[in-house]
Amino acid sequence: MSILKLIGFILLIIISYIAFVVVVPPLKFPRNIPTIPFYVVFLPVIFPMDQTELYDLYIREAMEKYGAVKIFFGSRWNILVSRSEYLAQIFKDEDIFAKSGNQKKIPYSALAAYTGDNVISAHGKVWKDYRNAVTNGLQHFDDAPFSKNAKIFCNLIKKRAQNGESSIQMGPLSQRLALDNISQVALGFDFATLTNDKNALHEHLVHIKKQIFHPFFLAFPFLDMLPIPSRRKAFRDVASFRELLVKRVQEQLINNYKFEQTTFAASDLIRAHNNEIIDYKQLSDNIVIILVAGHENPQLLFNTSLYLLAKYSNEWQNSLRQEVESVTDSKALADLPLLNAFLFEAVRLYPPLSTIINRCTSKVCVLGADIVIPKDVYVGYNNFGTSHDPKNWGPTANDFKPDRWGSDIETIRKNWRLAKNRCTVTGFHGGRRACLGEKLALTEMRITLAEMLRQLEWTLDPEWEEKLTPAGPLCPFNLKLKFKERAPN
Ligand code: HEM
Repeated sequence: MSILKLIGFILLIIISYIAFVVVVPPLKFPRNIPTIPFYVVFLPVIFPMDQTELYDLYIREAMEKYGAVKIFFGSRWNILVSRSEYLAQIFKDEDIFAKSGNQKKIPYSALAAYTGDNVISAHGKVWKDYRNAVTNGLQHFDDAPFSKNAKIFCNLIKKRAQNGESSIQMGPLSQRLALDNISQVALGFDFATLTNDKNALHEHLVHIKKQIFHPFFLAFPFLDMLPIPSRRKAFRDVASFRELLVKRVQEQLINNYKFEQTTFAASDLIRAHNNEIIDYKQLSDNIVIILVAGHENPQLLFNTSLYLLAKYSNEWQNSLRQEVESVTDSKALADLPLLNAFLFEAVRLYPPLSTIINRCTSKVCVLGADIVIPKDVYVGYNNFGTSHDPKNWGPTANDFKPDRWGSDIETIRKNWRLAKNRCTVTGFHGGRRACLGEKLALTEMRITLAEMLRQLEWTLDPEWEEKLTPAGPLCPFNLKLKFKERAPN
């Protein structure tokens, strides 16, 4: 056999192997749930469709009938679940469906280098140590920075409108707000991006996010193992950003003479490090994840809320404005029925983290009555599917209807708790691994939206194409709004 024929033969075997691995799920996967065609996940890269359209066209029918499907994502086959009973089982059987985040799933990737081993993705004793360190600071916090930043944010919008900017792209601006909020409330320092738009740390963050969330490398993370110069640079940039951030947090907190009395989540992490409960890498990983989860998720919900208030401005923007007009105290805002029902409905309709695949089976197990899942299979949840399933939410599951939560605050709160306990809304996850930042994020939303409603009116820019993000976190895609200043009362 000539050398060319030999190379051709080897190439053929490699290509057939890859095709076999990508095109069909492993034979050991359960046969009694449907398979979503492998190409579905690549469609948004080729066609201008958003992830809710993709869900409706290719996933919804199978998902609603079976409650779980096999899906190709992140270079591997996974099982994706949306039925509430199955989710409740997964949340409960923590040791069987063990958390296994990017640091285990794709340890060689730039994404894993960015977020490391942290309180969201860790499992077992390490997770408990992280959770013990951050819980107090994320549950009990001073919300004054939210009010201060909301005012600065409204002024920025007014200034832009006065300078003739008739339509404002919300993504970059809301990112700055969310970064300042979480850094001041949980990390004990001021990112200061609202007051300084040429901020070095912020520019660094924007730059590394572009590299980490590059759609091609997200779809094929194994490429990060190759000596591609741009990817090597991405790793270097991630390392220097992490170092800068942790130094900034440490300096700020340690230079603060009251450090021992501060109760920021970051101070507790530093104390855990000083007491040798966590090492320096674990300290850095968790400071980074507080910054990442703490700004990205609220930013998504905030953009979704602005979008819904613009879309339903006559009904919802006006009635929420009336409700918050004379209420500034954050505790009183937490008791307003319309504002809270609106936020719960926004989380239900567009859960910011629409799909999460970060659990791996630690042994052979049975999901529900008869879905046998082998060991070492990645299992994820489709939060969007759960909250759009008519079995959970009736024929209006797809509609924006905040009044479904009730009309008085006690009923609204009770229904929210029930929805989380029954896993019919999983936007903040559930069980022992429920989001630790829910209270913080909802407080941030209430304070910021109330301030905006008092100072501004807004509508969708008619030239903005109404679409949600094509993949990844869910929110309106490149949202553009038109603002009008309200006359002071
Ligand atoms: C609208 C805003 C938010 C949403 C929708 C949200 C959603 C979620 C979800 C779905 C999970 C589970 C993730 C998984 O299974 O991998 C989670 C976990 C978590 N979230 Fe949030 N989150 C939000 C805001 C925040 C904020 C502001 C923080 C503050 C840093 C935060 C901190 C955490 C932590 C620490 C966990 C891990 C809990 C554990 O596993 O023990 N989240 N969140």
